[in-house]
Amino acid sequence: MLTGAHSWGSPTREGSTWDHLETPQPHEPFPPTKGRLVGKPGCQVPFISCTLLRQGVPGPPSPIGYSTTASLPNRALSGDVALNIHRVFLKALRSLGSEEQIAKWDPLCKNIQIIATYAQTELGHGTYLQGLETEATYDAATQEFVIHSPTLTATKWWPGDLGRSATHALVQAQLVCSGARRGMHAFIVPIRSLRDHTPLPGIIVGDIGPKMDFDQMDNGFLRLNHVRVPRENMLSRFAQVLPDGTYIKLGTAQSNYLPMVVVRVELLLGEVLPTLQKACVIATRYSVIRRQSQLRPSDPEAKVLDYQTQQQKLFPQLAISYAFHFLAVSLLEFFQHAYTAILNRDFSLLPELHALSTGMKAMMSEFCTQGAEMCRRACGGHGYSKLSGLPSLVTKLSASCTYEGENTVLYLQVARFLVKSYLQTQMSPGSTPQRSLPPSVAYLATPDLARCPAQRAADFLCPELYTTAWAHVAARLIKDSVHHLQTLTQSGADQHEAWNQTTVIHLQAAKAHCYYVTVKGFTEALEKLENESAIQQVLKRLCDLHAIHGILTNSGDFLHDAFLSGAQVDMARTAYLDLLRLIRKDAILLTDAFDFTDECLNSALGCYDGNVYERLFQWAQKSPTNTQENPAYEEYIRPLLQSWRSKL
Ligand SMILES: CCCCCCCCCCCCC/C=C/C(=O)SCCNC(=O)CCNC(=O)[C@H](O)C(C)(C)COP(=O)(O)OP(=O)(O)OC[C@H]1O[C@@H](n2cnc3c(N)ncnc32)[C@H](O)[C@@H]1OP(=O)(O)O
Ligand SMILES: Cc1cc2nc3c(=O)[nH]c(=O)nc-3n(C[C@H](O)[C@H](O)[C@H](O)COP(=O)(O)OP(=O)(O)OC[C@H]3O[C@@H](n4cnc5c(N)ncnc54)[C@H](O)[C@@H]3O)c2cc1C
Repeated sequence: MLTGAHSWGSPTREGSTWDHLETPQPHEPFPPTKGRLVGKPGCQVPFISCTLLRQGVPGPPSPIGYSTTASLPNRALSGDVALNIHRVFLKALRSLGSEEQIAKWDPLCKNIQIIATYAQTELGHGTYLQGLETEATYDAATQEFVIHSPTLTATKWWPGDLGRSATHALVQAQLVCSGARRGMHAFIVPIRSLRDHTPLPGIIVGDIGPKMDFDQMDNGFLRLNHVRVPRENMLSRFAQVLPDGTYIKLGTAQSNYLPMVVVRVELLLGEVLPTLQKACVIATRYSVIRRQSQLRPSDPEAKVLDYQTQQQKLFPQLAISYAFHFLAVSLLEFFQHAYTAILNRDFSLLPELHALSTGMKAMMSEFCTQGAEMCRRACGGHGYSKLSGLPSLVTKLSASCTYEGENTVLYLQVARFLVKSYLQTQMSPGSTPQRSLPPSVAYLATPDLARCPAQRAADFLCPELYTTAWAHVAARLIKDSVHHLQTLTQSGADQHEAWNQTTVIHLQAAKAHCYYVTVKGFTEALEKLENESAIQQVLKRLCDLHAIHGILTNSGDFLHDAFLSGAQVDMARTAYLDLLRLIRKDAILLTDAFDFTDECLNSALGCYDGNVYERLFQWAQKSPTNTQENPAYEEYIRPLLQSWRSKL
């Protein structure tokens, strides 16, 4: 059992032990924020900053716009989207703008002299960027671009802050110059007056209406009717239009997609992962407070976290949130290196960065959404109350499966990269050195085990064994997807139809590859920890659980070619169930380690002092329904009761 002082935001306690929740403390009621169940300014997006990780794991480099607990963020990084204005715009400006353009527009944003949004998606197209219809036609006579929405479906639709707030938009449009269409390029377009905030001439703008969540964000629509902007307003790091209309290409066909890569990486760290971590904290804390039924008839009611099935619900979510944390750290390091090169027009690392960022965005948003929903369900009825803070986390996370690239589409981008990498190993079988493959797919060139060597349950607690198992399954599924694709093309199907007819198989391979990447990332992070230290032992249990949970959940893929036998799957399950028991002892410490303040969690179930029932009851009193006269009584209830009484 581990103990450790917690650098806990509020209240700070020294020397508290992991069981601080087992004996609830007296507390002051914590009134809910007005109508919001997400963190207010100052809600830190934490790295795991408790003693658990102060030893050994290198602190992550601070990425663009991401702040660790070491420095108070100048805005809420999780949840309060109102303070996230410009974020996507600034990533795009810094990725696509020339130094001069960045020097001009960046300070205007930072000083809130303008409010800028990123307007790419249209009513008719979000995924298929080549299908975007907004046009930017260069007029050499005036050295201006004419930005126009030619059709209804060309209407920009969804950009955040566009509905009522933004004064400028970075409009992604199909560039037309020197008589040729040049693909998607970025243009800064003023859309509202800086004097009185009214829409400028040629601009029709408004809010797209109610959404599943993010009610506080004004996602908007924008139609442009031949709006003119100066030549200098086309972001020109990777392409230029000269005064006479000559087009100078400085990047690749996908250079202007770079902002999406940047935001996907930053989003994983800043928004998606902490949201699952919060759900884990709330559900785990509640599960040691909530007592329900008995383990033995003579016992007092048991803490629900002592039920194996409750551990089975929560601990895989906890384990994957740690796996994603360590993966995000390593992805970030790779991102910083690749991004610097790309800004200097060295695109050699972009394909792997694109594959990693799309795969991790898709997997993390998918698993975090599923995980937060599992945490909500694990809290029974109170988990369905908005006062738990959980429903809001779930509905916000579910949006992340769509924005910044719809997950299926992104997984298929990974699949495309895997097919190309596999074919590279087949061009000269046996002689493709590992080093010539991108590191994330090096396993495609390593000798493959035909059978798992595990002889007993404990063998599944070996990182090398389960990492190899995952590499085997991913490689097999990738090979299988290529085989099916080639069988169709060789039978006469055209390549696009063959691709479409095998996308389900490609999707499965891409997901297995992504899971392998998370397992490998976690084991590599463990190797950096002081060996056999208490912290390493605790985190290794989570790593083991993450890897084995994936094996058991996808056991068919491991049994398919007899890589695992049925008996070995039983061994894996034995190891897994024992891990649940062992992790139970450290569960509170592992969730405290995320270091969220009560304010950030904003949950009656997840507060540090564990006084759940008092908070639920007190917070409920503050519900508007209880603080206003009942409008229904006079108009409906009283007449109804009177009519019934008159009949008695
Ligand atoms: C969790 C919540 C908590 C609280 C939250 C609080 C705040 C959050 C608020 C919300 C903020 C959200 C903001 C959202 C913003 C947006 O959504 S912006 C819009 C995002 N839109 C997209 O992502 C569009 C997705 N579509 C695409 O990227 C492309 O259309 C495509 C699917 C990739 C296809 O592109 P296409 O040009 O048709 O290319 P292909 O033929 O598929 O591939 C050609 C080659 O190009 C390579 N490639 C593709 N994309 C990229 C890229 N981005 N970077 C580099 N390379 C790329 C591709 O791999 C191919 O390469 P080869 O195989 O070598 O040919
Ligand atoms: C909360 C929120 C905030 C947003 N903020 C912004 C913003 O600030 N700026 C902005 O520009 N956009 C924004 N968006 C828009 C978002 O980027 C798009 O909705 C997203 O890219 C998905 O595109 P789509 O809506 O066209 O979905 P579609 O692509 O139409 O998806 C519909 C279905 O079609 C499938 N599909 C599509 N193409 C393929 C394919 N090639 N192969 C297989 N299946 C396919 C998808 O998998 C999906 O199941 C936001 C969206 C949301 C929900």
